[in-house]
Amino acid sequence: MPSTRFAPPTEVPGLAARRIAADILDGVLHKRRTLDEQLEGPTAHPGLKALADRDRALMRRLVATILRRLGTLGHLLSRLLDRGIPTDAPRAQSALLIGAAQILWMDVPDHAAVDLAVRLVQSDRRAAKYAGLVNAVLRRCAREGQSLIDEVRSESLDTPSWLMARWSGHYGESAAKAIAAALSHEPALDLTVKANAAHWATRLHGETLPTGTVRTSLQGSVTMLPGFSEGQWWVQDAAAALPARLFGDIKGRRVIDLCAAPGGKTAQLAQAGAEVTAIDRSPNRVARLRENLGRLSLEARSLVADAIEWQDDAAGHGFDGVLVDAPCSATGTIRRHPDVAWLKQDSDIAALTALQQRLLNRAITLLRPGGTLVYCTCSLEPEEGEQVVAALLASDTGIRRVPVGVDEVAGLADIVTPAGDLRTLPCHLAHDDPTLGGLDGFYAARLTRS
Ligand SMILES: C[S@@+](CC[C@H](N)C(=O)[O-])C[C@H]1O[C@@H](n2cnc3c(N)ncnc32)[C@H](O)[C@@H]1O
Repeated sequence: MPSTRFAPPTEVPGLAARRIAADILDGVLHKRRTLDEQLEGPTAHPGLKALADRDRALMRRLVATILRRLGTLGHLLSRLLDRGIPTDAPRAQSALLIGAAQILWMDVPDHAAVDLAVRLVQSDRRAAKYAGLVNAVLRRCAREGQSLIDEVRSESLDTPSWLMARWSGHYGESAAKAIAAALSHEPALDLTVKANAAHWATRLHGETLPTGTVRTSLQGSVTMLPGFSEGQWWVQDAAAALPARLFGDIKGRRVIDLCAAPGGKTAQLAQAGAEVTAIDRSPNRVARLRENLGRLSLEARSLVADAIEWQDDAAGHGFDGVLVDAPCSATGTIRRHPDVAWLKQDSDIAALTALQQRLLNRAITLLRPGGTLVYCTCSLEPEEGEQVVAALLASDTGIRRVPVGVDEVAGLADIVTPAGDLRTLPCHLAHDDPTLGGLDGFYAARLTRS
């Protein structure tokens, strides 16, 4: 009989979620892998399948909280560790971050947060020697952590300085601080509903925003929420829902969505009754678009293609509407994707601008005279938005801006620029409860061709 002494111990509840959180955190911080690629699709962490929905939601929240408060956590740990964070054992670093984030901001008892962090380092060959240190530092964090972080200005610590400098330059110092403050909260869940927003707001314990989006603070897996499997709504930030509305009444019109996947805006166009062609160059993402449209019982012709090179008979006559939701630095989505703040760098922006210009130039060639073109990005950087459109308007006299009226965006005057473009900031749509306020940062311009 084998000795039971050598049987693997049953894992302590909650440890798997912390271990996966540590792996994913290491993926972002040391391997430059995005949260999305580690959480979804074929490259997702293999351990996720075995996690219960509740543990998966906790793990996702834990990683997001750490990335949101990374600067503050770094400052705090440097105050609590005489010799700094151990550099020879990445798992010791992630265990400290995971323990401290739970103690400070999550609904986890301090003793459980400390115990699980200690177990995390004990199970790693290189980090095991730091078990005593992790235990002592986290116990001290439970006693003194809050007062140590009260001494610092968290929002500037938690936003990389190159982004703070950009936002101060573009929007002014106080707006930059308000943006950074808005990024420190887990945002609410925003849904675009096919119909009957008031009904879904009630069923999902949320509210209907002036723009029609249903906003709820319900947490956990969206697939379990009422209306998901019936295809009555899709997840879409309230700001992301605005650009497709700028086409106005498009029932029966031919519209092409050039950067379509995973299909949030394609779904809006199809739901509005347009005859939609949806193109994206990523096969995996087009597969998701098809899955999403299928669940929603909406129809669009979808294609995997590079929009710049795509040729088709349908293109010859020109489309009534062209949407370019261009790939971008995504700095407007840091509320929902806090890894973006640490993965992107200043030099990425210039590289993306060239692609955005090419996509916009291509889009113009697909537009029939008098048709409507909407160009948008989820970036806060004017180089990817206002400046791309300004360059086009300066170089092509046949293109004209059709200014967005405040009445088209539910009277939200703050989000329309003097030139008549849409510009949302994470600090817009403020709410008494900060977790129910805010918008992703989006830019959109509406153009036409004579
Ligand atoms: C911001 S995302 C689009 C989000 C989408 N419109 C939605 O609302 O769900 C940008 C998309 O552009 C795609 N893309 C990038 N370059 C492209 C190109 N040259 N042709 C077609 N698609 C492209 C990417 O694969 C990515 O899916």
